[in-house]
Amino acid sequence: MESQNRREVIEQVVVTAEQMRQIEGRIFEAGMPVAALMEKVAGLITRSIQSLYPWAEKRRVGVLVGPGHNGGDGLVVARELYLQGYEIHIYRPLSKLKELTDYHARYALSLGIPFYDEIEPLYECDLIIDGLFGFGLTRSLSGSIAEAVELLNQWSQPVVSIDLPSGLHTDTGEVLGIAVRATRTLCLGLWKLGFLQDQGLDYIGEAELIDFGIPLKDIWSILGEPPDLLRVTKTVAKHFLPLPRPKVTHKYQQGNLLLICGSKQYSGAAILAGLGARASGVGMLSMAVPESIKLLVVSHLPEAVVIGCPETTAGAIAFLPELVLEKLHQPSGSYHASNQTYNAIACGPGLTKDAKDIVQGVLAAPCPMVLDADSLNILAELITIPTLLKRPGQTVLTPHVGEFRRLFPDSAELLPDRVKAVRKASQLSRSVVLLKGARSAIANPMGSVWLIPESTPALARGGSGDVLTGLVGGLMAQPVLSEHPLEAIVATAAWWHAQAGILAAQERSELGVDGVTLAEFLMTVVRGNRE
Ligand SMILES: NC(=O)C1=CN([C@@H]2O[C@H](COP(=O)(O)OP(=O)(O)OC[C@H]3O[C@@H](n4cnc5c(N)ncnc54)[C@H](O)[C@@H]3O)[C@@H](O)[C@H]2O)[C@@H](O)CC1
Ligand SMILES: [K+]
Repeated sequence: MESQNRREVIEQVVVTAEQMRQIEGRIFEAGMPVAALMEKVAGLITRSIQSLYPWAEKRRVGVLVGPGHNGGDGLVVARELYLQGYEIHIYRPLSKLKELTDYHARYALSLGIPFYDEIEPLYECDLIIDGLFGFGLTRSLSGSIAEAVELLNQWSQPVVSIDLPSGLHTDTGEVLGIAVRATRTLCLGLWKLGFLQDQGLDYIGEAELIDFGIPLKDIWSILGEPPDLLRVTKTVAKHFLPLPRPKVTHKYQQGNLLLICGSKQYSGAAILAGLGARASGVGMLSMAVPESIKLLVVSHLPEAVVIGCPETTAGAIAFLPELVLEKLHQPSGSYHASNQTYNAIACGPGLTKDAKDIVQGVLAAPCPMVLDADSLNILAELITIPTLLKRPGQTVLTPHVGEFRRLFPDSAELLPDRVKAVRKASQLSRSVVLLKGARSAIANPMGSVWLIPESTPALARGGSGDVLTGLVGGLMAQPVLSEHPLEAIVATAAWWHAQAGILAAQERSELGVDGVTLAEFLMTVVRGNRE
């Protein structure tokens, strides 16, 4: 990590409020004056705000000032804008301020900037800057401050929050009573964990990191190296993509994936999972589907070896043919030039709950396996944790929150803190768990959590998950899995999938990202990453 450029490294770091406090403590202890750091940071915030709102003439700006250093930042920004000719109005609800904040308040008053203890006078402002609370918020907003925030949230001008929208819990993104609904949030120094939790996203708005030069050694000394939280950026994901391929290779050396999927009722799920697997570039794609949908699947995926299986009267797979079972129970792991074994299995999309025996049988196979959709519901019925602890190979689960609750009722008690919940589920089940959501989180049993920092609501749509299952399975089957940890491969698939959704939504709107389109855009993502 040290050799990479600083900005890339900083973008991968995620901290809790307590960790940020400790990092800040080291910097101050080493001699950096607190006031100097506040000046530096607030200068960067001022510049960022001016480039975000490049008005021709100077306008009216309202600044919300809390009692701590978040308020101090707000006051320095207010002073700088005032000195540049902006009309400034300050809402300061609490008169007892931290010492440094108090100095800045006195100076701002001496300049003639008006202070109010009610928010109403800021109504006419063209922009609001929120410096009420940052990572020092310890309890819910209440009383007149809560009322002021409620009023502010009804106004229509843009709101820029400093560090965090005031009222949001730094680590969980939970709204403590009420929170400022920001248009943008300028996160200071390092990404706070709350930015990567679903529940705070509506309040954060557009998020931007202001790097103010925290030395890497201070970060590593508090977080450890590697840290147990990682923000999956493009640089991280690119590192784990199976590109470039070796010049001399063979289809079976690029992995053989078995996809067990589909039913007469849900044939589309099988096709979408197949399209996701296709995009992974896996050397060989084998698909076990009910006999009655075999031709349909072949017509969409002519390159796949589609194995028609005997089916139940309802059209689910009844059992897997002998030739599949034989290969399934061969030890996996080596990539040789034959088709004697599968390198990974992806099981679930469109199976229906009738496929219980199939899932139970497949769980005994030694190769790495991703379970999704119906196989997760079946797994929950089999009692998740003891069943998974018996598995002879590595397992990946890709639940959304509803499936997660059924699979891991104990861990789900930690929700809506998704990071804590997924970490516990992974540790208990000794499986890699990908908890899907607006900010998907991937945990490994050692306690590391990888977070996908961007996505799009366009992916909240039937079929998206099937594409992901195929993509995860397709990457797991390839030799990258012998070079990198499983969670890295899964996180890369999740990042890739989210990026495809973002690109597709940019081109076709958030309404235009159906599963087939999404699978097509997977290639656009890696094409852009070629270099
Ligand atoms: N970490 C860093 O290196 C830097 C931090 N800075 C700023 O400092 C902030 C953190 O400052 P602080 O630790 O002073 O914390 P905050 O400014 O977030 O607020 C803490 C203050 O609010 C009070 N408080 C907490 N919850 C309250 C509630 N519900 N109602 C009323 N009062 C409440 C606390 O008693 C304390 O006085 C950051 O968010 C950032 O804006 C920057 O100034 C410079 C660099
Ligand atoms: K704030």
